[in-house]
Amino acid sequence: MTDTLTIARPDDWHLHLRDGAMLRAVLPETARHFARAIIMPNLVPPVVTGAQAAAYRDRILSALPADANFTPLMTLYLTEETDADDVAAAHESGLISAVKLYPAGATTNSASGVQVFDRVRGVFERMAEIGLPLCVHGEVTEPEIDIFDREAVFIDRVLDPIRRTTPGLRVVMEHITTSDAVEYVQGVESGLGATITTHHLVINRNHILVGGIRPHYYCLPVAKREIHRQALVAAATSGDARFFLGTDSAPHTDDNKESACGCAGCFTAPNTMSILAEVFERENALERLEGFASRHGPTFYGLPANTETLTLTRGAPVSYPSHIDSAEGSVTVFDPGFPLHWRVTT
Ligand SMILES: NC(=O)N[C@@H](CC(=O)O)C(=O)O
Ligand SMILES: [Zn+2]
Ligand SMILES: [Zn+2]
Repeated sequence: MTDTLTIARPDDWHLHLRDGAMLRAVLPETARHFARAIIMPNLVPPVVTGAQAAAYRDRILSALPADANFTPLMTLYLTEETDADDVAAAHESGLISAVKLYPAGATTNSASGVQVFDRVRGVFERMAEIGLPLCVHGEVTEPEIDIFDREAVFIDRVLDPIRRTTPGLRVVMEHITTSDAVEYVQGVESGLGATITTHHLVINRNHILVGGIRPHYYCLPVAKREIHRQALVAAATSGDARFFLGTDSAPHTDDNKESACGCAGCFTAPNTMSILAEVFERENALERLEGFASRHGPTFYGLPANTETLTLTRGAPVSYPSHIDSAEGSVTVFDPGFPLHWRVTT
């Protein structure tokens, strides 16, 4: 059996770093293994303008450990007031790598998101012209739509119409959770990709609800039935370049998770690479982990893959911390529920 695996250093194409004390606590966990990450802009207040993205990038860079080798790839949070010229200037200067669409009310800190998609059509058209990707939280928010159906309904009612009215717009469907999304992406030749999280490759909705409610498995989009998890594993391990890693590592303090109204988000930055190796090994697809974690994302974003490498070694089960501490409170690390044998060694 293979017991070492060396891959190009991975990138995380969907990451929440937060700000202040939480940023300082979680950033080293990502910078340890990942060379670059697409930084989600859903701060309070959100990162809406180029000037705000520049200031946030500076805060991230100053929170980096001295020996870190990590580049944050910034995004802007799309609102109905977003100025297409500001977006284009931020792209032109190399400051931003994408714009993020949150349907208003869909997820954590999405209140300033978009309500009427037609109002941002001008920004989409400009993005299509300049080749700037749109990252999408793909869930509808209508109260009558069942939460387990919100991704599939979003594809039909929102995503497909946006792509048809703005041909040439490059789109990443973030953190997909359904076979519907897998099939939709597979049906599009180019210009559409999808990120898949670590946790959605591991949990289905039973993990959240059976035997007691498990707030640390609650995230959005919520995990679906087992058949959907299997479709995600098949897509991630298939070698299809349209699918790539976006961990959606989303730290919340334990107080905010273990609550009568707990926040959505799984914190997977510390053990993601060990979990992924385990998942890919089970599928006899270890040789495809590099594509998923290190090559397909750069290809979609038009960037070179990293030249540095990361080595994983198989051995006795790895221990990793169950929590990390921040000045805001402790944050629980995602527990995959099975032992992890792959350790990042260099
Ligand atoms: N995924 C989550 O459950 N939470 C994310 C927001 C998001 O990515 O939707 C967060 O910011 O906490
Ligand atoms: Zn999201
Ligand atoms: Zn996210």
